[in-house]
Amino acid sequence: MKILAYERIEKPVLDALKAKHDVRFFKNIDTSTDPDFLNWLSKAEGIIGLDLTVNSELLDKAPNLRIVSNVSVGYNNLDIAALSKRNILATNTPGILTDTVADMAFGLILSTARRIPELDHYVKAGSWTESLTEEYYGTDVHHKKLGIIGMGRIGNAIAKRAHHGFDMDILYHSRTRKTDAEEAFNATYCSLNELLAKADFVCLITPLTKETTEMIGLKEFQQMKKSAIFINASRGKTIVEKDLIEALQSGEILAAGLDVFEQEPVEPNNKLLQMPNVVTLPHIGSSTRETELKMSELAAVNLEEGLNGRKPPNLINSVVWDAINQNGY
Ligand SMILES: NC(=O)c1ccc[n+]([C@@H]2O[C@H](COP(=O)([O-])OP(=O)(O)OC[C@H]3O[C@@H](n4cnc5c(N)ncnc54)[C@H](O)[C@@H]3O)[C@@H](O)[C@H]2O)c1
Repeated sequence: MKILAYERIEKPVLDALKAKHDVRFFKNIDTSTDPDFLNWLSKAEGIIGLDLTVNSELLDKAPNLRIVSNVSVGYNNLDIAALSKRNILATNTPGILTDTVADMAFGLILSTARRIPELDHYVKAGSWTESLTEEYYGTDVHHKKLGIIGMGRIGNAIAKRAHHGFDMDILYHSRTRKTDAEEAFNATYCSLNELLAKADFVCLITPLTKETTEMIGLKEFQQMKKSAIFINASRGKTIVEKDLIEALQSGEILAAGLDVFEQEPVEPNNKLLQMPNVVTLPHIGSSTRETELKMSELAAVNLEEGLNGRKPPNLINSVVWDAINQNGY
């Protein structure tokens, strides 16, 4: 079968797919003009990859497509309505990256609060020549209030670390109440306004949807404590980035830890990159060697299952499955 593979997919998985199928791998190309890509797209039955924007325009050029297998849990790059309209299956890779992303989010909490990257530079620059004064002190993490916006799989894993490892009080805001998290981590459900006003750390880990786009802007930053540390591990567009810059510049909040940006890769002149109280990562939440491999493997299973007429384990648009089973491909 003809497969279009798009960055990012791990090499052993790509090689295994190539052994079974007719696969072309694309990276760093303009997907609206590259002739090889467009030619392959016109024949492909399956797409596997991470960063490809799949919308109606692209689907118009893919008449044979039956499945799009995303190598990530977030699928804001896929227009699910457009895929479903054409009876094309869409899959993602939930679960296997949960602990890895939660570790990273906690890394951002610790490194912003304890100013680890900033002080690392200080030591390596040879500036540590005398006993330190309070201008270099950090903020405690343990026994503080952690506010989690989006208490899903990753939100729960962050709460687990915070509750059991750091004796933190957990507040959360989510679309629905999560009584499991309340029982397991003594978490308290509250409105977004209450969470913003009370949390010492505000951690955003929702999917990017119409409802969550720009959900945190200047008004929300102004509601936070002046000592609050804001962590974004979700997607860059869940916040208004210029408002975050303003909030940090005017002292509305203390610091921020960011794995995601409005534009990725981040522009070198982005003001956030000049701020010592901002810890940045290159959208690397799930990117450990182990987890990236597992994600590619799971995405390949989803792809194979779909192409072979079996229900993929991580199907997003089950309406397509129902339609296929009623009418056939
Ligand atoms: N930084 C990274 O590298 C990285 C890696 C993996 C996932 N993510 C992001 O994390 C997201 C969450 O992943 P997950 O596996 O925990 O997903 P999940 O579906 O298990 O959890 C998402 C939670 O967000 C809540 N939510 C959705 N819309 C909301 C809203 N408007 N207001 C409040 N809460 C809302 C849902 O109720 C759910 O509890 C992904 O969609 C992705 O965007 C980032």
